[in-house]
Amino acid sequence: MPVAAFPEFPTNVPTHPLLVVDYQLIKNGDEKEMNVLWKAATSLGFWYLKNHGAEEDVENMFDMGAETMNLPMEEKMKYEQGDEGSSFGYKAAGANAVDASGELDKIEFINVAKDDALAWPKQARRAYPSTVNDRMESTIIPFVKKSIEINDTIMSIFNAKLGLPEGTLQKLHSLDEYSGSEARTIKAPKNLPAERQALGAHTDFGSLSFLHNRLGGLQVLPPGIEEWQYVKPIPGHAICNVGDALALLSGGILHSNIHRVFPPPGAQAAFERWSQVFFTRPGNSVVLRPLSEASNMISEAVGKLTDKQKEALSPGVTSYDWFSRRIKNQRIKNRTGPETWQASRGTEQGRV
Ligand SMILES: O=C(O)CCC(=O)C(=O)O
Ligand SMILES: [Fe+2]
Repeated sequence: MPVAAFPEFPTNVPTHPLLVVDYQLIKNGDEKEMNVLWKAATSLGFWYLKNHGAEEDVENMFDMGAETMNLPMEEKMKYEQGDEGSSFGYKAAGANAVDASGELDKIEFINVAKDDALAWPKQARRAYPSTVNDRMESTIIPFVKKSIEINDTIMSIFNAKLGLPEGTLQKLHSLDEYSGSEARTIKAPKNLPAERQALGAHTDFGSLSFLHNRLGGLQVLPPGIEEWQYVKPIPGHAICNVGDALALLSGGILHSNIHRVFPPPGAQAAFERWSQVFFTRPGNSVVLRPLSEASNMISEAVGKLTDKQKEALSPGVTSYDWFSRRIKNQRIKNRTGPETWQASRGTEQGRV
């Protein structure tokens, strides 16, 4: 895709600075850099990641996304994710609620399961449009593999910092088990009403998200702050964040923060907004609760919590059930009232 000359991110909107982590340094075990990562993951739960080497793969994914979104709607709808809580496939704009009132979302996306990318040319979870199949080898598999490698590196650092026996988190995210891990390519149309959410406030469902933005629009509500703030896209810097599964497994030490997407601010609003994500999620059978028996740090952290907080961190359901419940109850077709939005919530702790 030719890189359009986008207008600058405006200077007159509130932004939240993120810590910057150098992937090459953490990969090589640089103590200081691993401490920066740990600080980010245990405070806001978001950080920039530079030197990750996935830029070209991301550009190719945007091309795949454009080819897919340009298909006739009738063709895309053959691959729609459905209302049963499965995430893989196509999601049309307006299929999800963005809040308790049932206002509709404005984005369309295509989700490709890591299980399908890794099983290719066999089908593991579902079928996809021809534009996905045609780019599986050249584009999707390389992006998925690189993202897995990056998230695995980050996960092994968390494993050590949490004092877990070696390989504990990696085993819970084994490639051998089917999971909700997926690549997502998102398109928001240009010139959306500035005051309307494109994607509703949420915490991510899984463990780690590896996100790439060209235009602004992503906002976070940092702990202890009551004002939503933009995360400014920086060229070559991915935006990474912790999701609910790692927050639960770590007894709340790792933080899964609420975020949402608005149309790009200022002059950027006149452009389509594309984002590319890879979500790493635990194996379907993994039960979500703090790994207290495996780590003193986690058991001590849990020991300091109130009973209510403890209960919230131990839903005791599998990753599969957690994930399907959240997706299913966002779907507008399943909405009966504000309670459906409530039923879609994760670790947001009542902030939205
Ligand atoms: O488009 C973005 O910047 C964020 C997307 C996101 O939060 C999500 O898909 O979970
Ligand atoms: Fe998200």
